[in-house]
Amino acid sequence: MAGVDYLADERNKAEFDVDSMKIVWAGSRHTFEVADRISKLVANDPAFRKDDRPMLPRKELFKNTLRKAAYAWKLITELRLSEEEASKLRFFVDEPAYTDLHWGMFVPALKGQCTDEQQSKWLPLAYKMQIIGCYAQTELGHGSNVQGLETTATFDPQTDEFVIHSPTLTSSKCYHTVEVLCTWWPGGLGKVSTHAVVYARLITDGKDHGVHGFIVQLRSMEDHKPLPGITVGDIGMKFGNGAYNTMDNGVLTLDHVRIPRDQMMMRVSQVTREGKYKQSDVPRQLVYGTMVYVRQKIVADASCALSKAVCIATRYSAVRRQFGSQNGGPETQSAHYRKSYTGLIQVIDYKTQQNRLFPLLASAYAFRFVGEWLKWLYTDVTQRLAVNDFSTLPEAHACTAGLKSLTTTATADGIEECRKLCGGHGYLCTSGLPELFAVYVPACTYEGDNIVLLLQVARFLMKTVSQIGSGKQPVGTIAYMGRVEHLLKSRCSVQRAEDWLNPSQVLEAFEARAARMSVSCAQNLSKFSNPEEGFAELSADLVEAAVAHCQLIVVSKFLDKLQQDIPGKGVKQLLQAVCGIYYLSLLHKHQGEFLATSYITPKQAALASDQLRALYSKVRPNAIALVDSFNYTDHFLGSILGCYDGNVYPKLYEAAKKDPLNDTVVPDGYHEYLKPLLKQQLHSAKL
Ligand SMILES: CC/C=C\C/C=C\C/C=C\C/C=C\C/C=C\C/C=C/C(=O)SCCNC(=O)CCNC(=O)[C@H](O)C(C)(C)COP(=O)(O)OP(=O)(O)OC[C@H]1O[C@@H](n2cnc3c(N)ncnc32)[C@H](O)[C@@H]1OP(=O)(O)O
Ligand SMILES: Cc1cc2nc3c(=O)[nH]c(=O)nc-3n(C[C@H](O)[C@H](O)[C@H](O)COP(=O)(O)OP(=O)(O)OC[C@H]3O[C@@H](n4cnc5c(N)ncnc54)[C@H](O)[C@@H]3O)c2cc1C
Repeated sequence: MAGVDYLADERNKAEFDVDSMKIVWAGSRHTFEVADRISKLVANDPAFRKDDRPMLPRKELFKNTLRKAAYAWKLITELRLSEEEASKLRFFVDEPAYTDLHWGMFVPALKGQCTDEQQSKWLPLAYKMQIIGCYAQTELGHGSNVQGLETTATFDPQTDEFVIHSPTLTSSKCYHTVEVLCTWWPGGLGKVSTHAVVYARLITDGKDHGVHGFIVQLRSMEDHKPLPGITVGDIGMKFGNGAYNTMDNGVLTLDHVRIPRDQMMMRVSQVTREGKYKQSDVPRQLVYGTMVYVRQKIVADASCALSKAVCIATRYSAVRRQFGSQNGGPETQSAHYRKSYTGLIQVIDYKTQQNRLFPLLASAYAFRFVGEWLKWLYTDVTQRLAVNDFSTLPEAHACTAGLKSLTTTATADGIEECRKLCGGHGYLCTSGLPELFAVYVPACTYEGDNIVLLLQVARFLMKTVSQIGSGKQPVGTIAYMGRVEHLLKSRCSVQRAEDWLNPSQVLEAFEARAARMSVSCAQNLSKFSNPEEGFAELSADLVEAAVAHCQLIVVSKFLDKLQQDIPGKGVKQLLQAVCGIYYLSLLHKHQGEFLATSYITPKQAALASDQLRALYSKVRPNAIALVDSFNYTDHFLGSILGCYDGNVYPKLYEAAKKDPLNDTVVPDGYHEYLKPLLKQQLHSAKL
């Protein structure tokens, strides 16, 4: 039945122009065209096959990743791809690799933390991949607490060098009697990187200046062996088959390793030839700049991972049929379910399925738009920093930290929900969902544990509340705090379900909830004589206030997007419905907070649920077209359940036949382990 599109009927139902939506999703016609061309290039090249990944032993898996990365680089250079095209190519190859850390963290760290002179030395080497780098910050004992890092970089004025040392201590202070203080986790470190940006405490003349970044060569450029004083290796298998095990997360100890003074990254602060420590006129927090950059990238990436899972679950929900009647006989479910030609109900028509799936579909779009906005915010703060305007740095930190936390938590949970939405078949590796989850879930931890990051947002919120009335007007994402008096008093004016489609009404509801939760936390905090003690005691409430603030940002950026000119038949109308699903499903999920802060009444909450159901019905005929708008190839999706033509069952059957376990009819091990067992039972049962 090759060539039949089993989802054609669904595609014909679409009430909007899919090609226009594809451009909205991509961000621009240019971005769409690049992504479309590069994704097809990757999909059509058998060298990028990835369906065997869950079955490969680690060593083979890793070697395969090295092969793909080298081949990708060959294509990039031979085809003279631009930076944008090259980064799209790596994205569509869709396999975590050392290159993610080289391009995603090492190069940005060089750009952000090095002086112009240092950049002119290191960047050309990194751009040509003549050196490969990673970002080595986390230690075995310290991840979240960056200030607590224990690796030291001690300046030796005799030789004009830093001595980098990660001590192995015998300590009686801590729970363990022996504490090994080494770097632990960096991707690309274990087996590949020739260089690392290592974070260490800077010591000059016996004085500790806190954590700074240093460029350290790890391996010989001749034979790839670790340089003297360096012990390095992989930290071992991680969660899931295939998944993130293509990455060589590493362990590193540095035993009095010497590097030249000019390998301290000196944009933020410098050490002179005489060993004098000098701080530039920029905030110390810029040492953390690479994390701000990557968190912003991770937010954009969340929409990719979630949209992938949602595309799989939506297509499969339209293909999968359960209950109803096959031959026009008695029905097992009520008559209002739409029936297909077979008389069976598509599971996507169950309201419970829609109630689980459509908010995730809406979140994928919401994260796409907030990711676009965050990229703008990051570019803006970078331009300001270049002219010594540091005023928006705290907001940029709070937004990147908070949105990274919000979007990765929702995406990881959403992928798992999509797996369940696909029933039993979702549990098969060929659904693509187990591996997607296993690859994605560490995003809740890396680049800052999601709770730790929300606590940073909470600090920012509490600082803002404490400044209300001081004359300092809150701006940007926190501007609503400037209207806090109104927001504390106001009441929701919704009277009919459709009133929940009014953007200013919705915005005020989310602002009032966020403002009231923050103010309530601040009031409770003020009861403590020691603010830090109060912060620790109230941290669970503070995290909830931070989530409310971050959700407000996502909702407001989606609403802002809808204010723009969006061309294409029906595109804007559909996006309005999708946006409505996003905020009303949040309102429903967090109803308790909206009610407890007394902004809305139970009746208004019920009207919100009515409107939400109405929007599900509006989106239902457009669901397949909405996921087609992501423009994902079958290669990128890596899922039989999500394949474009919906021809799921024969493909599942064929894939099962190809499983190595089915290479022989009688399994290996039969003669050793099954036959004797069966024989013995045969004797005892006298059969
Ligand atoms: C498969 C990959 C898939 C997707 C990725 C897609 C795209 C990404 C592209 C490339 C990346 C490639 C792959 C990514 C995969 C994995 C890589 C993982 C890498 C890592 O994990 S690197 C290690 C990251 N570590 C952390 O994030 C540690 C978390 N901890 C911290 O950030 C800080 O220590 C903390 C907790 C924020 C602050 O601690 P503390 O309370 O002790 O405060 P400080 O004294 O340190 O700070 C005080 C002051 O500074 C402000 N501040 C803190 N951080 C920042 C910052 N980053 N920027 C600006 N300002 C900051 C803080 O608010 C305080 O301000 P105040 O004094 O209150 O005004
Ligand atoms: C796949 C992967 C890739 C990584 N890649 C890199 C890399 O390339 N380079 C690198 O340097 N690092 C890397 N990391 C390390 C990563 O950045 C850290 O694991 C992360 O920052 C979390 O720190 P932690 O492991 O110390 O967690 P911990 O801080 O030990 O967290 C443990 C628990 O304690 C809680 N907790 C901690 N502090 C607080 C607090 N103050 N208040 C309340 N609760 C708290 C957390 O919420 C969590 O539940 C990677 C990690 C993973 C999983």
